[in-house]
Amino acid sequence: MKKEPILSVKDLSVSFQMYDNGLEKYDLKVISNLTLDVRPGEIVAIAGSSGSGKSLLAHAVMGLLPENASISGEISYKGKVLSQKEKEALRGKEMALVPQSVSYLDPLMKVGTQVRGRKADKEIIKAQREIFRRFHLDEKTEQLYPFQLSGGMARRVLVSTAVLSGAEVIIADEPTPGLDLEMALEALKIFRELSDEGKAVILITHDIDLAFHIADRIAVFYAGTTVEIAAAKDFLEGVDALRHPYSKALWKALPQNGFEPIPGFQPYAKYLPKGCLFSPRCPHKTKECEENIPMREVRGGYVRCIHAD
Ligand SMILES: Nc1ncnc2c1ncn2[C@@H]1O[C@H](COP(=O)(O)OP(=O)(O)OP(=O)(O)O)[C@@H](O)[C@H]1O
Ligand code: NI
Repeated sequence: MKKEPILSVKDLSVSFQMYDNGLEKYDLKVISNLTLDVRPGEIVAIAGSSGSGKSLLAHAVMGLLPENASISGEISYKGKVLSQKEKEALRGKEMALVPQSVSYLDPLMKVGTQVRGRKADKEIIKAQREIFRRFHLDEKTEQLYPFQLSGGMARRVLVSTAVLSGAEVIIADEPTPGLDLEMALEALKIFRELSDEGKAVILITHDIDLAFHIADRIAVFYAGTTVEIAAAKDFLEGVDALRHPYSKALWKALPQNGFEPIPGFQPYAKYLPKGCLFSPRCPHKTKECEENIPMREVRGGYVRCIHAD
């Protein structure tokens, strides 16, 4: 039997209040109608180009959006819709983030204290040393301050922190850049072990090839929304198993699949097209694509395209 989602995002939209040159206020909608969930025991990878809203989704879930952001839709944890206060209360405890930027480390706190938390008992210290060992960080690392770490070390420290938090849901926002292949694979192996223990992992990555091999499901983001959510095996199988023209194009753009570039650009949030956000680049575009396009089920996956079959 399929488990219920532990985290579920429904119809999420995020806008920023911005000011034009003339100091005129306007709303910049950067995420629209985004829907996604993750179940215990599962890794869901989020793939999508730069600016497609991956980090903002992570920040919305963790209650980390800046002051000028407004948010609509629902983010639920264990079936309960979360308020901002509840997100803050769960953050770092039930839900942990591996942030995209290493600047999230506290510059004034030694690495060891930071990773273990202030009230570390013997168990936690043991677990921390074990994960440091796996990440080739020697014991001296505990005594260092963040500025004394290399980029790759800082990244491994951030992953260790999230893992040691014991959180039920981990969102890892690009956890592998700066890591050599061995360490990147170790990080992914650790995420797989966590999910096998029953935790839920959302893995945000540019490296879709990597995502295909480690994740159970893949969500493809485009211009601030989900265009396809499907089993990772469909992405391994190739274009015919996929549903959305953008997912198919991403697949064909991989080096091993011909390196075929996708013509055109992802639209900027201020100038989104009407209806299907991919339509200006889509070879199958028809008049109907200018309507609002909901996600729908096709061949066991979900797609936001009226032409998919
Ligand atoms: N504080 C902000 N104010 C205004 N716009 C913002 C703000 N933060 C992010 N954006 C915009 O929201 C969009 C999505 O940003 P986000 O950081 O989620 O992208 P991403 O998919 O994580 O990209 P990358 O792969 O480069 O990390 C971008 O167009 C970005 O410019
Ligand atoms: Ni990002």
